[in-house]
Amino acid sequence: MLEVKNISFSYNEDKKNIEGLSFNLEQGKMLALIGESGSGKSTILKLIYGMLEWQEGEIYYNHRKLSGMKGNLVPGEPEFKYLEQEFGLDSYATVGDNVGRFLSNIDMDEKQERIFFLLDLVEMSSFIETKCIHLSGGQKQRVALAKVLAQTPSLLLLDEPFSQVDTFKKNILKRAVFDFAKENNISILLATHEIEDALAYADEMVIIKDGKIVQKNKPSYLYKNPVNEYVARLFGEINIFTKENFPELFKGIEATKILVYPHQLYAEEEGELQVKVLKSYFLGSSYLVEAIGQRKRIWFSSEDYYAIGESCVLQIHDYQILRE
Ligand SMILES: Nc1ncnc2c1ncn2[C@@H]1O[C@H](COP(=O)(O)OP(=O)(O)OP(=O)(O)O)[C@@H](O)[C@H]1O
Repeated sequence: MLEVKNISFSYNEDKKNIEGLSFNLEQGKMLALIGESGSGKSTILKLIYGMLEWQEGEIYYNHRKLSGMKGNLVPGEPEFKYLEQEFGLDSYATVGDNVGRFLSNIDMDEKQERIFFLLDLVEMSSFIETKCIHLSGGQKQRVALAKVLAQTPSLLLLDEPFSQVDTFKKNILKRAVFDFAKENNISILLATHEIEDALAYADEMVIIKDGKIVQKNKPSYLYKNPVNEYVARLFGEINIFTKENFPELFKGIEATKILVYPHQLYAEEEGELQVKVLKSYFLGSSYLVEAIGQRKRIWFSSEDYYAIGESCVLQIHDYQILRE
Protein backbone atom coordinates (compact mmCIF):
# COMPACT_ATOMS: atom_id res chain seq x y z
CA MET A 1 0.00 0.00 0.00
CA LEU A 2 1.20 3.48 -0.92
CA GLU A 3 0.28 6.14 1.62
CA VAL A 4 0.78 9.80 0.77
CA LYS A 5 0.29 11.95 3.83
CA ASN A 6 -0.09 15.69 3.74
CA ILE A 7 2.66 16.34 1.18
CA SER A 8 3.53 19.90 0.23
CA PHE A 9 6.15 20.93 -2.29
CA SER A 10 7.38 24.09 -4.03
CA TYR A 11 9.75 24.40 -6.98
CA ASN A 12 10.57 27.90 -5.74
CA GLU A 13 9.49 30.18 -2.94
CA ASP A 14 6.73 32.07 -4.79
CA LYS A 15 4.04 29.44 -4.43
CA LYS A 16 3.24 25.91 -3.33
CA ASN A 17 3.01 23.63 -6.37
CA ILE A 18 1.61 20.77 -4.28
CA GLU A 19 -0.30 21.49 -1.10
CA GLY A 20 -1.50 19.11 1.63
CA LEU A 21 -1.76 16.11 -0.69
CA SER A 22 -3.05 12.89 0.91
CA PHE A 23 -4.25 9.65 -0.65
CA ASN A 24 -3.75 5.88 -0.40
CA LEU A 25 -3.26 3.32 -3.12
CA GLU A 26 -3.80 -0.34 -2.26
CA GLN A 27 -1.52 -2.96 -3.79
CA GLY A 28 -2.67 -4.12 -7.23
CA LYS A 29 -5.13 -1.24 -7.69
CA MET A 30 -5.08 1.67 -10.10
CA LEU A 31 -5.44 5.28 -9.10
CA ALA A 32 -5.75 7.99 -11.75
CA LEU A 33 -4.57 11.55 -11.16
CA ILE A 34 -6.71 13.81 -13.30
CA GLY A 35 -6.44 17.54 -13.77
CA GLU A 36 -5.84 20.32 -16.24
CA SER A 37 -2.39 21.04 -17.64
CA GLY A 38 -0.12 22.50 -14.94
CA SER A 39 -2.26 21.21 -12.05
CA GLY A 40 0.65 19.17 -10.65
CA LYS A 41 0.15 15.58 -11.86
CA SER A 42 3.73 15.04 -13.12
CA THR A 43 5.15 16.70 -10.01
CA ILE A 44 3.23 14.25 -7.80
CA LEU A 45 4.67 11.26 -9.72
CA LYS A 46 8.19 12.69 -9.46
CA LEU A 47 7.80 13.25 -5.71
CA ILE A 48 6.64 9.67 -5.11
CA TYR A 49 9.37 8.23 -7.33
CA GLY A 50 11.98 10.24 -5.41
CA MET A 51 13.11 12.67 -8.10
CA LEU A 52 12.04 15.74 -6.14
CA GLU A 53 12.21 16.46 -2.45
CA TRP A 54 9.01 17.34 -0.62
CA GLN A 55 9.13 20.02 2.07
CA GLU A 56 6.26 18.77 4.24
CA GLY A 57 4.52 15.48 4.86
CA GLU A 58 5.39 11.80 4.61
CA ILE A 59 5.14 9.00 2.07
CA TYR A 60 5.01 5.31 3.07
CA TYR A 61 5.19 2.21 0.92
CA ASN A 62 4.17 -1.01 2.66
CA HIS A 63 4.62 0.85 5.98
CA ARG A 64 8.21 1.81 5.10
CA LYS A 65 8.77 5.54 5.22
CA LEU A 66 10.26 6.76 1.93
CA SER A 67 13.20 9.08 2.31
CA GLY A 68 12.74 10.75 -1.09
CA MET A 69 15.55 12.20 -3.13
CA LYS A 70 17.98 12.66 -0.25
CA GLY A 71 17.70 8.99 0.78
CA ASN A 72 18.71 7.40 -2.54
CA LEU A 73 22.10 7.61 -4.24
CA VAL A 74 20.41 7.06 -7.59
CA PRO A 75 17.03 8.82 -7.91
CA GLY A 76 14.09 6.45 -7.85
CA GLU A 77 12.69 3.87 -5.44
CA PRO A 78 13.96 0.38 -6.41
CA GLU A 79 10.53 -1.35 -6.49
CA PHE A 80 8.96 1.47 -8.49
CA LYS A 81 9.14 2.17 -12.21
CA TYR A 82 8.40 5.54 -13.68
CA LEU A 83 7.39 6.13 -17.28
CA GLU A 84 8.00 9.80 -17.85
CA GLN A 85 6.64 11.89 -20.69
CA GLU A 86 10.07 11.82 -22.42
CA PHE A 87 10.17 7.96 -22.29
CA GLY A 88 13.81 7.61 -21.07
CA LEU A 89 14.95 5.32 -23.92
CA ASP A 90 18.49 5.02 -25.28
CA SER A 91 18.00 6.18 -28.89
CA TYR A 92 21.10 4.40 -30.21
CA ALA A 93 20.36 1.01 -28.65
CA THR A 94 17.95 -1.49 -30.22
CA VAL A 95 14.40 -1.95 -29.04
CA GLY A 96 15.34 -5.35 -27.55
CA ASP A 97 18.37 -3.93 -25.69
CA ASN A 98 16.29 -1.11 -24.24
CA VAL A 99 13.64 -3.47 -22.88
CA GLY A 100 16.23 -5.94 -21.56
CA ARG A 101 18.52 -3.29 -20.05
CA PHE A 102 17.86 -4.14 -16.41
CA LEU A 103 17.07 -7.83 -16.83
CA SER A 104 19.48 -10.45 -15.50
CA ASN A 105 21.98 -12.00 -17.95
CA ILE A 106 22.28 -15.29 -16.04
CA ASP A 107 19.89 -17.16 -18.31
CA MET A 108 20.08 -15.54 -21.75
CA ASP A 109 17.29 -17.69 -23.23
CA GLU A 110 14.97 -16.67 -20.42
CA LYS A 111 15.95 -13.02 -20.93
CA GLN A 112 15.22 -13.19 -24.67
CA GLU A 113 11.92 -14.88 -24.00
CA ARG A 114 10.92 -12.16 -21.53
CA ILE A 115 11.90 -9.37 -23.95
CA PHE A 116 9.91 -11.04 -26.72
CA PHE A 117 6.87 -11.55 -24.47
CA LEU A 118 6.84 -7.87 -23.43
CA LEU A 119 7.36 -6.57 -26.96
CA ASP A 120 4.56 -8.84 -28.11
CA LEU A 121 2.34 -7.36 -25.39
CA VAL A 122 2.85 -3.88 -26.83
CA GLU A 123 2.82 -5.20 -30.43
CA MET A 124 6.43 -4.23 -31.12
CA SER A 125 8.14 -7.64 -31.41
CA SER A 126 8.93 -7.17 -35.12
CA PHE A 127 11.09 -4.15 -34.17
CA ILE A 128 13.31 -6.04 -31.71
CA GLU A 129 16.51 -5.34 -33.71
CA THR A 130 15.58 -1.76 -34.68
CA LYS A 131 17.43 1.16 -33.09
CA CYS A 132 15.02 3.38 -31.13
CA ILE A 133 16.12 6.47 -33.06
CA HIS A 134 14.33 5.04 -36.09
CA LEU A 135 10.96 4.69 -34.32
CA SER A 136 7.96 7.02 -34.38
CA GLY A 137 6.81 8.75 -31.17
CA GLY A 138 4.00 6.24 -30.62
CA GLN A 139 6.32 3.26 -31.22
CA LYS A 140 8.86 4.67 -28.74
CA GLN A 141 6.11 5.03 -26.18
CA ARG A 142 5.13 1.38 -26.61
CA VAL A 143 8.76 0.25 -26.17
CA ALA A 144 9.04 2.44 -23.08
CA LEU A 145 5.97 0.70 -21.63
CA ALA A 146 7.53 -2.72 -22.26
CA LYS A 147 10.72 -1.48 -20.57
CA VAL A 148 9.01 -0.36 -17.36
CA LEU A 149 7.14 -3.66 -17.16
CA ALA A 150 10.28 -5.77 -17.73
CA GLN A 151 11.25 -6.24 -14.09
CA THR A 152 7.66 -6.46 -12.83
CA PRO A 153 7.68 -3.42 -10.54
CA SER A 154 5.38 -3.35 -7.55
CA LEU A 155 4.34 0.24 -8.27
CA LEU A 156 4.18 1.72 -11.74
CA LEU A 157 4.06 5.50 -12.16
CA LEU A 158 2.74 6.37 -15.61
CA ASP A 159 2.69 9.90 -17.01
CA GLU A 160 0.35 10.17 -20.02
CA PRO A 161 1.49 6.69 -21.15
CA PHE A 162 -0.59 6.52 -24.35
CA SER A 163 -0.40 10.15 -25.46
CA GLN A 164 1.42 9.37 -28.71
CA VAL A 165 -0.13 6.03 -29.55
CA ASP A 166 -2.71 6.22 -32.34
CA THR A 167 -6.36 5.55 -31.55
CA PHE A 168 -6.23 2.40 -33.64
CA LYS A 169 -3.72 0.76 -31.28
CA LYS A 170 -4.60 2.61 -28.08
CA ASN A 171 -7.43 0.43 -26.80
CA ILE A 172 -5.65 -2.86 -27.45
CA LEU A 173 -2.56 -1.50 -25.74
CA LYS A 174 -4.42 -0.14 -22.71
CA ARG A 175 -6.13 -3.46 -22.14
CA ALA A 176 -2.87 -5.38 -22.52
CA VAL A 177 -0.93 -3.16 -20.10
CA PHE A 178 -3.64 -2.78 -17.47
CA ASP A 179 -4.56 -6.50 -17.57
CA PHE A 180 -0.87 -7.40 -17.22
CA ALA A 181 -0.65 -5.13 -14.18
CA LYS A 182 -3.74 -6.68 -12.57
CA GLU A 183 -2.51 -10.23 -13.18
CA ASN A 184 0.86 -9.39 -11.63
CA ASN A 185 -0.53 -7.40 -8.69
CA ILE A 186 1.22 -4.22 -9.86
CA SER A 187 -0.19 -0.97 -8.46
CA ILE A 188 -0.56 1.85 -10.99
CA LEU A 189 -0.55 5.57 -10.42
CA LEU A 190 -1.62 7.10 -13.71
CA ALA A 191 -1.40 10.80 -14.58
CA THR A 192 -3.62 11.60 -17.51
CA HIS A 193 -5.84 14.11 -19.28
CA GLU A 194 -7.74 11.24 -20.86
CA ILE A 195 -10.74 10.78 -18.67
CA GLU A 196 -11.76 7.64 -20.64
CA ASP A 197 -8.69 5.77 -19.29
CA ALA A 198 -9.67 6.62 -15.77
CA LEU A 199 -13.36 5.84 -16.20
CA ALA A 200 -12.74 2.46 -17.77
CA TYR A 201 -9.81 1.19 -15.73
CA ALA A 202 -9.11 3.15 -12.55
CA ASP A 203 -10.31 1.93 -9.16
CA GLU A 204 -10.11 5.45 -7.84
CA MET A 205 -9.69 8.93 -9.28
CA VAL A 206 -8.04 11.90 -7.61
CA ILE A 207 -8.93 15.23 -9.18
CA ILE A 208 -6.17 17.84 -8.90
CA LYS A 209 -6.33 21.59 -9.37
CA ASP A 210 -3.48 24.00 -8.54
CA GLY A 211 -1.64 21.26 -6.64
CA LYS A 212 -4.57 20.46 -4.35
CA ILE A 213 -7.10 17.65 -4.31
CA VAL A 214 -10.54 18.85 -5.38
CA GLN A 215 -12.28 15.48 -5.03
CA LYS A 216 -11.38 11.78 -4.84
CA ASN A 217 -13.55 8.74 -5.21
CA LYS A 218 -14.47 5.90 -7.56
CA PRO A 219 -14.94 7.01 -11.20
CA SER A 220 -18.67 6.17 -11.24
CA TYR A 221 -19.24 8.16 -8.04
CA LEU A 222 -17.40 11.22 -9.38
CA TYR A 223 -19.35 11.07 -12.63
CA LYS A 224 -22.64 11.15 -10.74
CA ASN A 225 -21.58 13.46 -7.93
CA PRO A 226 -18.99 16.02 -9.09
CA VAL A 227 -18.53 18.66 -6.38
CA ASN A 228 -18.08 21.54 -8.79
CA GLU A 229 -17.80 22.67 -12.40
CA TYR A 230 -14.07 21.89 -12.59
CA VAL A 231 -14.70 18.20 -11.87
CA ALA A 232 -17.82 18.09 -14.06
CA ARG A 233 -16.02 19.62 -17.06
CA LEU A 234 -13.43 16.83 -17.00
CA PHE A 235 -16.20 14.52 -18.25
CA GLY A 236 -16.43 16.25 -21.64
CA GLU A 237 -19.17 18.40 -23.14
CA ILE A 238 -21.65 19.17 -20.38
CA ASN A 239 -24.40 21.66 -19.54
CA ILE A 240 -24.37 23.73 -16.39
CA PHE A 241 -27.65 25.51 -15.71
CA THR A 242 -28.07 28.09 -12.97
CA LYS A 243 -31.42 29.09 -11.51
CA GLU A 244 -30.55 32.69 -12.28
CA ASN A 245 -30.14 32.09 -16.04
CA PHE A 246 -32.70 29.33 -16.57
CA PRO A 247 -35.40 29.74 -13.86
CA GLU A 248 -37.96 27.80 -15.96
CA LEU A 249 -35.79 24.64 -15.72
CA PHE A 250 -35.78 24.67 -11.92
CA LYS A 251 -39.46 23.93 -11.32
CA GLY A 252 -39.47 21.29 -8.57
CA ILE A 253 -35.65 21.31 -8.28
CA GLU A 254 -34.24 22.30 -4.89
CA ALA A 255 -30.90 23.68 -6.09
CA THR A 256 -29.39 26.75 -7.69
CA LYS A 257 -26.95 25.03 -10.05
CA ILE A 258 -27.31 21.74 -11.90
CA LEU A 259 -25.19 19.66 -14.22
CA VAL A 260 -26.91 17.96 -17.14
CA TYR A 261 -24.94 15.55 -19.33
CA PRO A 262 -25.85 15.57 -23.06
CA HIS A 263 -27.55 12.16 -22.77
CA GLN A 264 -29.83 13.56 -20.04
CA LEU A 265 -31.35 16.17 -22.38
CA TYR A 266 -33.87 14.98 -24.98
CA ALA A 267 -35.40 16.80 -27.93
CA GLU A 268 -39.17 16.38 -27.53
CA GLU A 269 -42.52 17.73 -28.69
CA GLU A 270 -42.78 19.82 -25.58
CA GLY A 271 -40.11 21.13 -23.28
CA GLU A 272 -38.79 24.07 -21.36
CA LEU A 273 -35.72 24.85 -23.39
CA GLN A 274 -35.97 26.27 -26.90
CA VAL A 275 -32.68 25.96 -28.86
CA LYS A 276 -31.26 26.46 -32.32
CA VAL A 277 -28.81 23.87 -33.70
CA LEU A 278 -25.24 24.95 -34.49
CA LYS A 279 -23.81 21.58 -35.50
CA SER A 280 -24.38 17.82 -35.21
CA TYR A 281 -21.32 15.65 -34.56
CA PHE A 282 -21.66 12.03 -35.67
CA LEU A 283 -20.34 9.68 -32.95
CA GLY A 284 -21.22 6.36 -34.56
CA SER A 285 -24.20 5.19 -32.55
CA SER A 286 -25.58 8.70 -31.96
CA TYR A 287 -25.02 12.42 -32.59
CA LEU A 288 -23.72 15.00 -30.18
CA VAL A 289 -25.64 18.15 -31.03
CA GLU A 290 -24.29 21.59 -30.28
CA ALA A 291 -27.02 24.21 -29.99
CA ILE A 292 -27.62 27.66 -28.63
CA GLY A 293 -30.41 28.65 -26.24
CA GLN A 294 -30.77 31.84 -24.23
CA ARG A 295 -27.31 32.86 -25.50
CA LYS A 296 -25.72 29.77 -23.92
CA ARG A 297 -24.13 26.78 -25.65
CA ILE A 298 -26.17 23.63 -25.02
CA TRP A 299 -25.10 20.04 -25.75
CA PHE A 300 -27.52 17.16 -26.21
CA SER A 301 -27.37 13.62 -27.56
CA SER A 302 -29.67 12.42 -30.26
CA GLU A 303 -30.18 9.38 -32.43
CA ASP A 304 -31.30 11.73 -35.19
CA TYR A 305 -29.31 14.22 -37.20
CA TYR A 306 -30.21 17.89 -36.78
CA ALA A 307 -29.33 20.38 -39.51
CA ILE A 308 -27.69 23.74 -38.82
CA GLY A 309 -30.29 26.36 -37.89
CA GLU A 310 -32.99 23.82 -37.02
CA SER A 311 -35.05 24.69 -33.94
CA CYS A 312 -36.03 22.20 -31.29
CA VAL A 313 -37.29 21.98 -27.74
CA LEU A 314 -35.36 20.14 -25.08
CA GLN A 315 -36.52 18.43 -21.93
CA ILE A 316 -34.31 17.53 -18.95
CA HIS A 317 -34.65 13.87 -17.98
CA ASP A 318 -32.07 13.70 -15.26
CA TYR A 319 -29.54 15.98 -13.63
CA GLN A 320 -26.88 16.25 -10.93
CA ILE A 321 -26.88 18.99 -8.32
CA LEU A 322 -23.67 21.02 -8.12
CA ARG A 323 -22.96 22.17 -4.58
CA GLU A 324 -20.17 24.66 -5.36
N1 LIG B 1 11.10 22.33 -13.01
C1 LIG B 1 10.16 23.21 -12.67
N2 LIG B 1 10.48 24.40 -12.12
C2 LIG B 1 9.54 25.31 -11.74
N3 LIG B 1 8.21 25.08 -11.87
C3 LIG B 1 7.82 23.91 -12.43
C4 LIG B 1 8.77 22.92 -12.85
N4 LIG B 1 8.07 21.86 -13.36
C5 LIG B 1 6.75 22.17 -13.25
N5 LIG B 1 6.61 23.39 -12.69
C6 LIG B 1 5.32 24.05 -12.39
O1 LIG B 1 4.60 23.23 -11.46
C7 LIG B 1 3.22 23.21 -11.77
C8 LIG B 1 2.77 21.76 -11.97
O2 LIG B 1 3.42 21.24 -13.11
P1 LIG B 1 3.22 19.72 -13.58
O3 LIG B 1 4.16 19.47 -14.72
O4 LIG B 1 3.34 18.84 -12.41
O5 LIG B 1 1.70 19.74 -14.11
P2 LIG B 1 0.89 18.62 -14.89
O6 LIG B 1 -0.46 18.56 -14.27
O7 LIG B 1 1.67 17.36 -14.95
O8 LIG B 1 0.80 19.25 -16.34
P3 LIG B 1 0.71 18.52 -17.79
O9 LIG B 1 -0.61 17.82 -17.80
O10 LIG B 1 0.77 19.67 -18.75
O11 LIG B 1 1.89 17.59 -17.91
C9 LIG B 1 3.04 24.10 -13.00
O12 LIG B 1 2.63 25.37 -12.56
C10 LIG B 1 4.42 24.15 -13.61
O13 LIG B 1 4.62 25.36 -14.29
